[in-house]
Amino acid sequence: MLWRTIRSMEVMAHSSNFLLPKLHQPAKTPANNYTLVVLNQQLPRFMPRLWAQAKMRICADGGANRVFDEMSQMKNDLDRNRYIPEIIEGDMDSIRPEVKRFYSSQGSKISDKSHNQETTDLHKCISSIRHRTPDHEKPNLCVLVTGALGGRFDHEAANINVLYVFSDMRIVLLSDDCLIQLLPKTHHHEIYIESSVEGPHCGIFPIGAPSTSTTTTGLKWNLSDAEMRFGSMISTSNIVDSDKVTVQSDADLLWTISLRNLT
Ligand SMILES: Nc1ncnc2c1ncn2[C@@H]1O[C@H](COP(=O)(O)OP(=O)(O)OP(=O)(O)O)[C@@H](O)[C@H]1O
Ligand SMILES: Cc1ncc(C[n+]2csc(CCO)c2C)c(N)n1
Repeated sequence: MLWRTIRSMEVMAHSSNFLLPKLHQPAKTPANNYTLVVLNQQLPRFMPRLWAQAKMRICADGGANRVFDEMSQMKNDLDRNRYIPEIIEGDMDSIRPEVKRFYSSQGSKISDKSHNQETTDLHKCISSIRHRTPDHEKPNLCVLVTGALGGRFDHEAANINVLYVFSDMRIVLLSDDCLIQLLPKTHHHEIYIESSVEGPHCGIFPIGAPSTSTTTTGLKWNLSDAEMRFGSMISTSNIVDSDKVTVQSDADLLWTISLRNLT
């Protein structure tokens, strides 16, 4: 169950069960309904698991080099043919020519947007996913983005901005250490904690517009009708204290939680 209505505000449920081994995943949840976007940073430890269970895989420009160079080594399987992204999207200024040739020959669709220098490769990927997804599938589609955090700060800021630009989509930015997602103010939120793969450290705060009222349950330091903004109080180094965290706010918030040492 992903959606429910409480006092005229819909409840949006969240879970990181896509990080669980397949055996432990419940059927018919976002765990097995996600598109994977691979950015141009070292692949995370848990990449083989995400790759295997994704409905579709898109490499953002130089992300294709990472799959080419790192994926078969991670799997101890030198056969690159097993890891073919369905799409490679972007301005194509980072993908190496031999990588482009290889994936093209293996059937990947190469979507060359080199004429567009106004948006990032991640933005182009999300835009393309949105166009490809039929309306009735949109509410439950989840997009997992690897390599989104750590590295160059302008890239990180652009990646976080994509959460706001596409605030009606479920997008999760991932690194080896943590995940970030947007909790839109249009909903109440229930976050189901998968304690075998995530936590206990977490943070919740607005970027951009401040919040005059945020209320949470399930945290060690809960907020009660609290004001949060940069330059004043934001909730960082918090700890999850329950299997379920609830959040209500008058502003869009970022939710971030640490990831355990997964493989
Ligand atoms: N160091 C990094 N930190 C965070 N995200 C990154 C980093 N490097 C790349 N990315 C992400 O991967 C995507 C593809 O990377 P790529 O290197 O192909 O981009 P690019 O357009 O060549 O970037 P630029 O020209 O600014 O270096 C970027 O749009 C960005 O989202
Ligand atoms: C105000 C402004 N700042 C920076 C860029 C440059 N830029 C932003 S996204 C992108 C593509 C990267 O793959 C490039 C080159 C711009 N166009 N407009």
